[in-house]
Amino acid sequence: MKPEARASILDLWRMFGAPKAALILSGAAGLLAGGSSAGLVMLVNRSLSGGAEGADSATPLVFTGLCALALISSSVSVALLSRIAQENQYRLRMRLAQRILNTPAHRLESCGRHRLMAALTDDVQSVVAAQEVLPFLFVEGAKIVAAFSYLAYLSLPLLGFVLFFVVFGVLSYQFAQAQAMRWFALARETDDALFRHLRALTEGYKELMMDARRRTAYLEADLERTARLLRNRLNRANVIAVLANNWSETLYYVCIGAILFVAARLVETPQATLIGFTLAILFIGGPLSVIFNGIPAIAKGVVALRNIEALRLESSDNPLAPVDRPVEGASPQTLALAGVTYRHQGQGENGGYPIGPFDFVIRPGELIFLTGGNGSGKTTLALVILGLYAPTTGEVRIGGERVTDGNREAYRQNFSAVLSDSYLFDSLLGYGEGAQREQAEALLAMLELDHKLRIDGGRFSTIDLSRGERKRLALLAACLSDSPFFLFDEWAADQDPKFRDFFYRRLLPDLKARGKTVIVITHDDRYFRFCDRRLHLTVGQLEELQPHAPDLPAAAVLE
Ligand SMILES: Nc1ncnc2c1ncn2[C@@H]1O[C@H](COP(=O)(O)OP(=O)(O)OP(=O)(O)O)[C@@H](O)[C@H]1O
Repeated sequence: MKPEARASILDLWRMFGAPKAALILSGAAGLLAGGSSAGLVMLVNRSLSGGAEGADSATPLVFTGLCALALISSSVSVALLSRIAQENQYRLRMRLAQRILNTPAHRLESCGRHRLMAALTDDVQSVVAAQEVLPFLFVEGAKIVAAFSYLAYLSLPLLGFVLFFVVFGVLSYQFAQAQAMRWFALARETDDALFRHLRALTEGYKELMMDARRRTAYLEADLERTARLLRNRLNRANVIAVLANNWSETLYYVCIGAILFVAARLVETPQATLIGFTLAILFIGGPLSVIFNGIPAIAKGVVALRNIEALRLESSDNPLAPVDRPVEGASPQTLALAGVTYRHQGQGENGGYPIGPFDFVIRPGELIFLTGGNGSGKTTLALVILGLYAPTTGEVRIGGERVTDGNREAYRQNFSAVLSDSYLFDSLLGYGEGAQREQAEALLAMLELDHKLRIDGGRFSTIDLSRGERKRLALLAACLSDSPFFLFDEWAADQDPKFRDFFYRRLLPDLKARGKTVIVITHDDRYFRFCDRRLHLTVGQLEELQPHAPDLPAAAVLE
């Protein structure tokens, strides 16, 4: 995946999310600051080389004016830039979030959560840090151009001498910087692995606390090894970058020495010109070090941008046409799968099997139970039905209309689902007002959660609940959207007998009575008889069984 990533410094500029006008204003203020500092140098040079006569009565006034101008314009430039940086970070993060939500679920799964988190945190920061440096490159570059023009005005032969050092310096610096960039890229790869281990730490701390042997192995073999590798790679990258900077700084002083002690002897040069040259070159030192210090940040930014590219996220500029959920209470339509198969990435090569082909029709208002052993493909089929996975072959049709990449987002809005690994938000997110708020209160009581939490301003007062209670809260959130289709993936697995009974005997019949189509993934064979139809999966192949039929003969289970 990585070789496709080809982002460059130009992309850093293009990706600037903040208004370009503010950036240009900041650049202009920076140029004014640079111009005033260059003016100050010229004034100092004129005063030094002309003695007392070099300065007329207006000179102190002009000097003070230039000082004030330099102070004000550089302050304006920096203040604007810091605002722009914050705005940029905010916009980049929002755009990245939009891109993630526009990207098909299977592609996000293959990226891994740790890489997405690293992109949203580290990479965004690196990109913004690099973008902050960009305007300085122009401003400081302009100062250098102004100083070189001044040098050309003072002496062309000496300028040739300086240019030789500049070309040599830039080439050697470029070489060292390329090495540093290589190590920054390797360090960034290790960063992804570190995020994965840190996730294991935050999510698996209980398992690690319970078993000292496992904990030691995790700390030593996983976390410490990766953290050490990251430290070493970053050290190497930083040392090379610093050496490159020091080298360029040394060359700079060598250049001044060469002019004073070599060139001045080879080329006849008046004292005033030599002073002017030295002052101008000393002046260039400031902008040069800003540029050289900024280059590692740009290198890191480009690496971060390449990382984001490597995730192959969809564009944020081209979100699928914004769609609303169907009108409240819309009735379900016929759902048909024809020749549908689904293959997970790497399936076949790494073992496992694609599921399907599936050919079946679900009629409006049916209560379907999807059953089958572990790993038989129930959740995968459910994700295809929900439109989160696009079929590898075959087609899904709703109300006779084919589901395509263009309308899949609209199709998904027909479903409310509680998945087995569903995420519980701490608020009702768009369902906390009016009738839905009242409905939420009623459901809270019905699910016997009202003594555990309240809903204030559309937000749950707590979600620190037991697993079964969290699932009940997820069910509440799903029921609020009043979609035509409902899908529950092993919802009752975490429930006590009372709520399991409530689910199969009350909630599902209620949804059916309201005309909803309901698909339930379940292992609860005691309740199989409550469905209209039972679709059973065995190793990715589907057959329709009688609701009452047992799964497998007991003897077969024992075998
Ligand atoms: N994200 C994934 N990437 C690659 N393969 C996967 C992925 N998710 C599932 N699989 C493969 O697909 C097979 C079917 O998985 P699925 O989750 O659909 O089974 P299931 O019937 O829902 O199982 P269970 O009853 O245990 O929940 C698994 O055995 C696994 O090999």
